This record gives sequence, structure tokens and C-alpha cells, in this order.
Amino acid sequence: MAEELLEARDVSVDFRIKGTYQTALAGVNLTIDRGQVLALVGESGSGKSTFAMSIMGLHNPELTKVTGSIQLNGEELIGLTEEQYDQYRGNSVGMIFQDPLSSLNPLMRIGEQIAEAITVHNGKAQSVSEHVLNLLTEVGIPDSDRVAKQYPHELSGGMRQRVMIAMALANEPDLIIADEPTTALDAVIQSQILDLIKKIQQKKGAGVLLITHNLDVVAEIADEVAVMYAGQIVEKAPVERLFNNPKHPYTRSLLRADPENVQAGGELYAIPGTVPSLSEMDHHKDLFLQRVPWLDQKLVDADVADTLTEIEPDHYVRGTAWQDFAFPDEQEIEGQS
Ligand SMILES: Nc1ncnc2c1ncn2[C@@H]1O[C@H](COP(=O)(O)OP(=O)(O)OP(=O)(O)O)[C@@H](O)[C@H]1O
Ligand code: NI
Repeated sequence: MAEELLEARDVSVDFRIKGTYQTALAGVNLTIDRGQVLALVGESGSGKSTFAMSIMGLHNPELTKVTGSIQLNGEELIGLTEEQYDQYRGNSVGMIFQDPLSSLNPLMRIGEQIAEAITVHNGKAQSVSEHVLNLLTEVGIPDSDRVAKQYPHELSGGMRQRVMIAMALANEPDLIIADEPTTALDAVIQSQILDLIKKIQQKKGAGVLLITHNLDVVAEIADEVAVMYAGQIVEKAPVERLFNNPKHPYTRSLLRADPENVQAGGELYAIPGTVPSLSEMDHHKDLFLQRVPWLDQKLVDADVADTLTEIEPDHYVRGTAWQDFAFPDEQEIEGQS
């Protein structure tokens, strides 16, 4: 039986903007099991980082309202004090960001930064400096002795990302959150970093929340995928099921817009329109449907509860319209208009 690690129930996030609260995340339900990689995908502005930050307790409490429940190993995180969050960040959860340069201290040697991140010892009588060198070796940095003495700017982007991963792993967290961990890197390094995250995750049995725009990355390392639009999950399934049988129009559009899917001689599909801004959000509507030009207006206008329907085992989709929906040949439709 899979062992549940993270359980997010009905998580909503409202930001205070010019004196009023606007909803960025509305009723998100997601779980991550131990040893599982859950990919969270969706266009820019759909709410992926907002969700990650609510797990990490990184929202400014003065300007943000976070409601619902987020449990890690059965313990509630929402409502923790800043001090309690400090304890938990870096111990139970490690986070890898897109841009290591902005998260590393430019004035501190790599070894010192990792040493500072270590608060837990792994049992063995191991000195902190040994632990640092072991971590660097573990993330595939060959001459760890030398790198430990260097400063961030002396390393390549790929090496810096490895250092970030070493820091995120310093205390053997149960959950690793990686928000666009490879976007800034070239393809070869990208795939090395992903292999590394996967390898470590398997070795430690940690759960991973992987946020990415890149569907090839998803196919490569995710077990399960959740698709987010306008602060809500529209589809969620084990990775093969989602790729083989995408049901929600948004998932289908994202797959069609994947650069890997350009037909020979064809053009890259661009999803028409844009993600709504916070002031345009309406969580009783499935807002993506406004961006499907051929769709019947009645469907576009319909109120849709944000509950997900299970259409095959472990495969959930928002709304009740899509299970047996006969999608037209979208390419042909656009050709006509
Ligand atoms: N602190 C904040 N205050 C006000 N609005 C915010 C804040 N943080 C995010 N938003 C808004 O919330 C929405 C979701 O943003 P978020 O950064 O979570 O999207 P994302 O899916 O992570 O996008 P990206 O792929 O670009 O990282 C956007 O409309 C964004 O402008
Ligand atoms: Ni983001």
C-alpha cells in the first residue's frame, strides 16, 4: 500500500491586492505518496508556485490568506507559526528553485552554505565537513573538495543547481519540492539533473512535487500528473493515462502545444487567449473553456463545481462533460476558420 506523505485538502489562497482579497488558488486537493513524483503543470500564472509556497509557508501572512488543510505525515501545516515553519522547512521539506543564483549566498563558499543548511545528523559519527563532501558527491560533483571551497559565481549553472539539490537534501527531507528546477539549463544538463532528482528520490523514498512547463520532463520522471488552470485542478491521472487519454480540453491543448508535438512541416500550436488575471477569476466556471473557439457556448457558460469526476481508475477530470465527449479534429476546425 502506498503510504501517504502530503495531503492537501481544499487549499485556497487569497492575496490582498489594493485592499481587497483576490483568489489565486481555489479548493485544491492533491496528495503525494512516499516515493512518488507528482508533476504539477499549467501555463504561467495558473497558480503552481502559489501552491508550492503554501506548503512551504512562504506566503506573507500580512498579505495572504491560506485556508484549507495541508498535512505532512499527518501533521497540519496551515496555521504554524513562523518559528515552527522554520523548523520544518529544510528538515521535513527541501525546496529546489529555478534560479540557484538568487537562492545561494554569493559571498559564502559552497561548503559553508551547505554546512549551514545541515541541522540533522544522519546518525553516523560524521563531521559536518564530511557530511558536506558526501552530499556534494551524492549530487554528482566529482571534485567535492575543491567545489566546497568555491563561491557560487565560480560554478556553471548545472553545478549550481546540483549544489541547490545538495542543500535541499541536507537533512534527508520527506518531501522535495522542485519549482522549475531545470528551465535555466541546457538540455543535456537538464536531463542529468532530472536523473539525479529521480535517483535520490528513489534511494530515499521521498515524495517529490515537481512544477514544470515541460511535458517531456513530466513524461520522463513523473508518476502522476496534475493539470492546473486558474487556480484549480482540471485533470489528474497517472502519467501514461494522462498522456494517452487526455480528457479535459486544457490538457489536450497543452499536449498539442508541446514543441515535441509539431507535425513534420507543421506549425507549433499556440493556445489562443491568455490565462485570466486574478480579478477575472470565477471559480464556479471552467474558465479555460472560453479559450476553445469551437466549443458550444452552453458548455462554456455552464457553472461547474470544482469537484473532479473519476473517469477511469485514478484518472480525474473537472466537470461531467468530458468522459464521452467526442472531440472534433481540432486541426481541421482551425483550418476552416
Ligand atoms: N504575492 C502575490 N501577490 C499578488 N498576486 C500574486 C502573488 N503571487 C502570485 N500572484 C498571482 O497569482 C497567480 C498565480 O501565480 P503563480 O506564480 O502561482 O503562477 P505559476 O503557475 O507558478 O506561474 P509560472 O509558471 O509563471 O511560475 C498569478 O495571477 C499571479 O500574478
Ligand atoms: Ni511558478
